[in-house]
Amino acid sequence: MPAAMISVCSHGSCMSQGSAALLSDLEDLSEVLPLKFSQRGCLGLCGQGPNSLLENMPAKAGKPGNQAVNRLDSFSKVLAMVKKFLRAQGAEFAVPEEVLTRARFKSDAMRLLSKSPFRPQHTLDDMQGAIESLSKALDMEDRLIHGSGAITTDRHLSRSRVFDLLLLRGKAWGRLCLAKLNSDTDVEALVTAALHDFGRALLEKPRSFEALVEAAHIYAFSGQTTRAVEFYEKAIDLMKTSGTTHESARLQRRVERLKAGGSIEVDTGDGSGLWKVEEITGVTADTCVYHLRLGRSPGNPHPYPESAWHIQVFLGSTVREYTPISSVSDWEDGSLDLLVKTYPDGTVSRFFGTLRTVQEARDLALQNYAPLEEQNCWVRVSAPLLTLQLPSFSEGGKIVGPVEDLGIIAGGTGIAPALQILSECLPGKSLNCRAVLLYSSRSLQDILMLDELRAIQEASAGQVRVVHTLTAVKDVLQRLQTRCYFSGRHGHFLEDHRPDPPQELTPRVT
Ligand SMILES: Cc1cc2nc3c(=O)[nH]c(=O)nc-3n(C[C@H](O)[C@H](O)[C@H](O)COP(=O)(O)OP(=O)(O)OC[C@H]3O[C@@H](n4cnc5c(N)ncnc54)[C@H](O)[C@@H]3O)c2cc1C
Repeated sequence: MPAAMISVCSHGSCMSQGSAALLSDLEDLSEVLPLKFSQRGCLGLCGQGPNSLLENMPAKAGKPGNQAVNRLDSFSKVLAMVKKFLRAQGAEFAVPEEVLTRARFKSDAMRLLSKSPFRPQHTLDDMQGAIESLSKALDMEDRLIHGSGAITTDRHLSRSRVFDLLLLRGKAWGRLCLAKLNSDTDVEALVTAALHDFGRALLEKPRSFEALVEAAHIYAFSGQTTRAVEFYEKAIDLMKTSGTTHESARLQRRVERLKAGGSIEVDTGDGSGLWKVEEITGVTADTCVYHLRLGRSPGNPHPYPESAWHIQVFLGSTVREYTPISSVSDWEDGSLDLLVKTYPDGTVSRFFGTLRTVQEARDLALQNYAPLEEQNCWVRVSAPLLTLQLPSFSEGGKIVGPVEDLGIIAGGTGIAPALQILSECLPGKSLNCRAVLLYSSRSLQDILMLDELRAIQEASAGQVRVVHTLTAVKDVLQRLQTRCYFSGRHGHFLEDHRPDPPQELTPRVT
């Protein structure tokens, strides 16, 4: 029969909720108790973590079974779980008080350090609590190393614990100085304290790239670029020899940026480069407007002020086109709004779904030390590109306009180019013509940019008409009630809503 044991979820969500502290408790308790534990993958209870599974627990009748235990977010809950585990096996929970205190000092601090999300005042309190706990833990370890404690520990193990505790306390000092970065407080003393702990940790383990990287973060945040680069480069060398290539490539990019002077906001003049996500507005379940901003206006004027235009978005070597729903003058002011539908299996649109606003990213930067430049709040776009020449259409290189009547058929996010063109149909704008838009959506909830369409209609003095169809609304009465008379049969639209034919030209439907 397989032995009973405690397996701890070490997956992303549980890790961020404190499963490292839970593992630390089990490790400390297993020194004096008959505990078997291991790490495991996701238990499917994300959001209720840290989670663990008591595996092969003896049952009074029947087969041994597994029992999930969740929300193990405090030392006392871990003790309760351990007692339950031991009781089921007829074992006794007998732990010297000093072992409990030693375990608690460390894991309490780890729990405070893993708390998210970052909020300055909470962080100040949490980090002060963590530093207090870790200082007591370090004093205790010192006593144990010098043989004046009740616990007899392996001297080597205790030195390794000193390293862990110093690393944790250095991180807590670091967090504290990040939390105070925007206040008037002098952070210099906090920077010194953090660097002192990382320095001591490196004396314990000179080849620890984790300690080197943590120290480098603090140097970088406190503006000591040369020292930061030196520490990052040492860490990168050590990572390369240990095969941690992914992380070393990320740090290498950071080093290059530090050497280049910092910011990644590039104004190439034509608006191509990285734009930051200022805001994200949800429109439907799978579609959002991403409000992008450039630090300042692009140097050049917009190349296609009177035409339909789009930009390309680059994700690695993948390129996709998007039509801004914001105007040419917005672009010239350094502002670009993209309406993007996320396909769960789409390459670029799924990347949009993972974006953060710059404010969220700033909070994250304070929480995870990675500077804003490395947060997921940037979109690399091209300069504007021509989609369609306005105000006249050309055929075989010959201009066949001006346009008098325009029919547009759009579905889903295809409303983006339709909006651009319709806004040019308004009196006084470049097209200034009659226009009818057939806009096909699945259901009422899926109609995008309804307010904007209504605003255009209102401003057009009858020149622009918008007709909606709902393809997933089957019930005729409901369709009538919602004033949608077509069910995806666009032929009807062409018959009933064909724009009035111009005097001399063949009507053109795009
Ligand atoms: C001029 C222009 C303007 C545009 N404007 C917008 C806009 O404003 N807003 C907007 O949301 N989109 C717009 N698009 C569409 C946009 O460029 C992308 O095509 C869209 O976001 C999907 O890209 P993706 O990388 O997420 O998906 P992709 O990875 O390209 O996949 C899209 C879908 O196709 C499927 N697929 C991919 N490859 C295959 C294959 N080999 N066989 C079968 N199925 C496959 C995927 O599973 C997925 O469902 C525009 C396109 C153009 C050309």
